[in-house]
Amino acid sequence: MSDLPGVVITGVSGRMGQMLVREVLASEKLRLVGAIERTGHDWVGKDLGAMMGGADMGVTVSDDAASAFEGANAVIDFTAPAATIAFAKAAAAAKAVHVIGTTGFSEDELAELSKAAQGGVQIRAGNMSLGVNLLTQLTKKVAAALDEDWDIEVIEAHHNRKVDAPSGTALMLGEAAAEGRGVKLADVSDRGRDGITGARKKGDIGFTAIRGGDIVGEHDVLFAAAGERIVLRHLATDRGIFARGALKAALWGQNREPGEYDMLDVLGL
Ligand SMILES: NC(=O)c1ccc[n+]([C@@H]2O[C@H](COP(=O)([O-])OP(=O)(O)OC[C@H]3O[C@@H](n4cnc5c(N)ncnc54)[C@H](O)[C@@H]3O)[C@@H](O)[C@H]2O)c1
Ligand SMILES: O=C(O)C1=N[C@H](C(=O)O)CCC1
Repeated sequence: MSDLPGVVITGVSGRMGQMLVREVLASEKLRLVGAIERTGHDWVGKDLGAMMGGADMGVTVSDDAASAFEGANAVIDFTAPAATIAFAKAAAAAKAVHVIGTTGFSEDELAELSKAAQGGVQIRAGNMSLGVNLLTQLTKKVAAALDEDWDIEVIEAHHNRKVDAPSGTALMLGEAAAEGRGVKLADVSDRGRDGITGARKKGDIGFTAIRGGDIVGEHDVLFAAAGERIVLRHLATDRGIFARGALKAALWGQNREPGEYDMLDVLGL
């Protein structure tokens, strides 16, 4: 039992944090060795089990990431961009695989993550589910087969607590469509239409974000031409799919060379 790779989960009180705790406890391949929350959070200093409404687990929630990561084999991190950058440096220093589910990074923040990955194994994906990662490959293929007479739109829907848009998944799908077309997403991305926008520019890839209720995550890639449409769709109904993908990544990353990896590497897609 104690030979199993030890995992620290950051943001343990969050929607994904609690789901990850449950999945690690149910896993026969990983064990939970630490739990991190932000300084000042109610859960810090308390037993994780009690905070999750059950019996004590013997894992105290901490706000000291550097100490918690020491001796751990992996850190699974679904928090917020600034927190993830700090965790990336601490995980690399501790030689722990850093699995990053956090979304909403700026270009500068992504550059900071790349720097940290020079010293450690980092696996990052805006969506850790098998279905979405497979959908990126299908999107790339369809985009490569169709010309610019087919307008590409990525439409996503999430719960009303989500803070970033477009979603990390929408950006993955947009990147895949752009790659299939042989263009750079930054050159063709069309976000946040409002007012007199003018007609749609041929070749653009558009993004629309819906926020409401408790939607776990829904993504359509729409290919629209004169007289016909193709829609590629992924519907998530259970956050367990993201958590189980993250656990798979934590195991896959053991004994890899330092560097940046994604779920296509983990899943062999
Ligand atoms: N890649 C994927 O498959 C995937 C799936 C779901 C969510 N996400 C992303 O994961 C992130 C979290 O989503 P969520 O719905 O769980 O959000 P959430 O708000 O429920 O949870 C985030 C948690 O992180 C904690 N946190 C913030 N800053 C911290 C810090 N400095 N130190 C420690 N903890 C800190 C918060 O206190 C909170 O508990 C978002 O970026 C979301 O888009 C990714
Ligand atoms: O709930 C969220 O937040 C999600 N974030 C990821 C994204 O931004 O695509 C994955 C789906 C759920």
